[in-house]
Amino acid sequence: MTDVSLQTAYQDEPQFSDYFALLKPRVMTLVVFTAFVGLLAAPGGMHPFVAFCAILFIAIGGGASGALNMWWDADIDAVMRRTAKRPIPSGRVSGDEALAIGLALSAFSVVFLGLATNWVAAGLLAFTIFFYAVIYTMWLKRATPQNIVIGGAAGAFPPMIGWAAATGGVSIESVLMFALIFMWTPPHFWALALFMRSDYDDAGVPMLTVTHGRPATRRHILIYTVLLAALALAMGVTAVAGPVYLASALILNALFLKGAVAIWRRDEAMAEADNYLVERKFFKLSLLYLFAHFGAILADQALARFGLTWEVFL
Ligand code: HEM
Ligand SMILES: CC(C)=CCC/C(C)=C/CC/C(C)=C/COP(=O)(O)OP(=O)(O)O
Repeated sequence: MTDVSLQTAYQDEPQFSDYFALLKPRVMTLVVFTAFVGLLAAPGGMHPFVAFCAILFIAIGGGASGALNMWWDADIDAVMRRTAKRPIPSGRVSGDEALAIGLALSAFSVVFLGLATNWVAAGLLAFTIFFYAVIYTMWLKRATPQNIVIGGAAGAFPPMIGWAAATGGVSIESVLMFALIFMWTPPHFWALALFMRSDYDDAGVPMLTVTHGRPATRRHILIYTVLLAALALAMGVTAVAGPVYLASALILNALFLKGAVAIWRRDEAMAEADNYLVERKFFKLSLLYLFAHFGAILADQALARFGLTWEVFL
């Protein structure tokens, strides 16, 4: 064996980090955080250890759904620049291994969440995994440009799972948190689809940029951002929110709307001239946007424990 082939053989050996990457850990940070907020915002106390276990099992379930997504999507991941180095297309982990890991962790996370908390939460987790892996990944993603609008529901369930883990049920507050993520997902993703340029064309995935073109995608980002801002601000006067939420929502939605208008006003020539700077910034802002809205809900819950609800300030 030459030095080069030795090096290649070494590089092809799967590392722990390859198996970890199957769980889409970076995306799951926000999923886990929103589940955590759902759990903490729910009424009634929960033993901190049980709460910790619930979040851990939700994180494992989310990761499992990521592994199932990577197993099914290995063919298109291999074609797209952004995803070509993932563990399966790069040959470091086999599809069969990813499938086995995804199925085993799915079953483990659902059963243990049920045992640690209740079966409503476990049922919601199972449904979310099913929705992401089967409804979104296996069906919608390759079938319709509405893939992420409908499929976005999968990513919106985690706060409802957290809430159900704490209460055993569903409520208007947890449905509002679901709605916030649901409306946020299209602008979050379409901004990325704009600056990923030809990736989805190459892979033949019917994203809005491919089927309806970039100007239509820019318009859609603006429309969804307006709807999202209306919802986010309306939530400011409900039981889930308080003064911190209201103040942050005003600032964040103004910034997000400004970004969406800027995207809508641009054409491809302008975007290419600055390498999609505005679209990239908007995508980054989308992550801060969701993180900060849920962080604000958490802050208001903490204040409410001291009797400081937003009515006190009026
Ligand atoms: C169908 C719905 C969604 C689609 C199609 C989508 C798509 C994407 C894509 C393609 C990326 C780039 C990821 C990468 O290359 O690793 C990304 C990044 C990200 N997404 Fe989403 N997303 C969706 C929903 C969500 C949801 C619901 C959350 C969390 C609540 C989320 C959180 C994130 C985060 C935190 C990142 C940044 C990861 C990093 O730092 O690299 N996404 N999203
Ligand atoms: C608790 C639980 C089960 C949570 C699941 C959360 C969930 C559905 C998150 C979706 C986030 C996501 C990365 C979508 C990516 O779309 P894609 O898969 O098309 O992106 P890709 O091109 O990067 O693979």
